Amino acid sequence: MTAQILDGKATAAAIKSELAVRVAALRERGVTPGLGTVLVGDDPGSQKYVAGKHRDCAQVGIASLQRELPATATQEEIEAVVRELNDDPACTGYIVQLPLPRGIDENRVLELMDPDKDADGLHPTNLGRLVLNEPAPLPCTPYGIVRLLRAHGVEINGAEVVVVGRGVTIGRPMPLLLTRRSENATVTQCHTGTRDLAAHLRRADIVVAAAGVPHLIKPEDVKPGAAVLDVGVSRDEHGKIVGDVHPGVAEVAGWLSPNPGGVGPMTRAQLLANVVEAAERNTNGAG
Ligand SMILES: Nc1nc2c(c(=O)[nH]1)N[C@@H](CN(C=O)c1ccc(C(=O)N[C@@H](CCC(=O)O)C(=O)O)cc1)CN2
Repeated sequence: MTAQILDGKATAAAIKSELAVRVAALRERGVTPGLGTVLVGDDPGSQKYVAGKHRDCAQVGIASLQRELPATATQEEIEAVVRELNDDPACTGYIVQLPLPRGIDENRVLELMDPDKDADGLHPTNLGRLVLNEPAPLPCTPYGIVRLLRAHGVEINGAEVVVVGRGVTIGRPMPLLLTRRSENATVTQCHTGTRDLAAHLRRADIVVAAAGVPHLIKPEDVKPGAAVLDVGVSRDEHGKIVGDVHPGVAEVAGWLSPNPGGVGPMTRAQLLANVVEAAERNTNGAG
């Protein structure tokens, strides 16, 4: 078997086309959505992701507000930028690019954000809203994965899903999304404390691999026909992405997300969707 591709690039392009129409409608009503980004330090991966987010903004007509601080920035300096974006009416939504440099209290920074401008859906208030099933911006990578599966007709309802990883951007929120009534999956969360990862993987209809361990998911551990999403981003000595999924999985899986070209573009498209939805919500609320 050769797996079919879960094409994140094409799916994200379709989402962005639809968003461009909605942004044009907002602009006609005098509202220009603006995405802010806070980038601290000079990690080349983070720089690339943030640059991609602003390229996407330009494509759909969203304004960009870029804030950059050096790796030596203090907690107070970062928090000052967060306060500034909270107060800036041109910024309708923003993100703090993670991870922040060592020594910075990431949670304190996230908690300082205005939850109504949180375009990542990672503010504690918005994660709480997700738990309570209240309207909230949805975490970009997890919801991007749901949309990628839906776009390719992969059945989520009733599926056995294994999520590998428990980080704040993907692992933690992913099961919250997949177990909503609208998705209705049964989810097992695996992590470094899991005794027999292979046993869990072998019965999964859908695997979300977000451990950051190169080639962790081996072909012999994947159920034939399963959908496998490779979210891991490790880099080899040339800076090339090495995912969590062994290339041999393509011979066993029914569906496979390429990496790059799978989940990454969907993360970015969902970020724009969150910004547009927030601007629409505010505009409608203002009458
Ligand atoms: N505040 C946040 N920080 C981080 C998040 C997040 O959702 N919010 N997730 C990741 C990184 N990330 C988003 O910022 C991200 C990762 C990958 C891509 C992407 O488009 N990847 C391309 C490949 C790019 C390359 O060649 O390196 C792809 O997969 O095709 C976008 C965003 C951690 N931080």
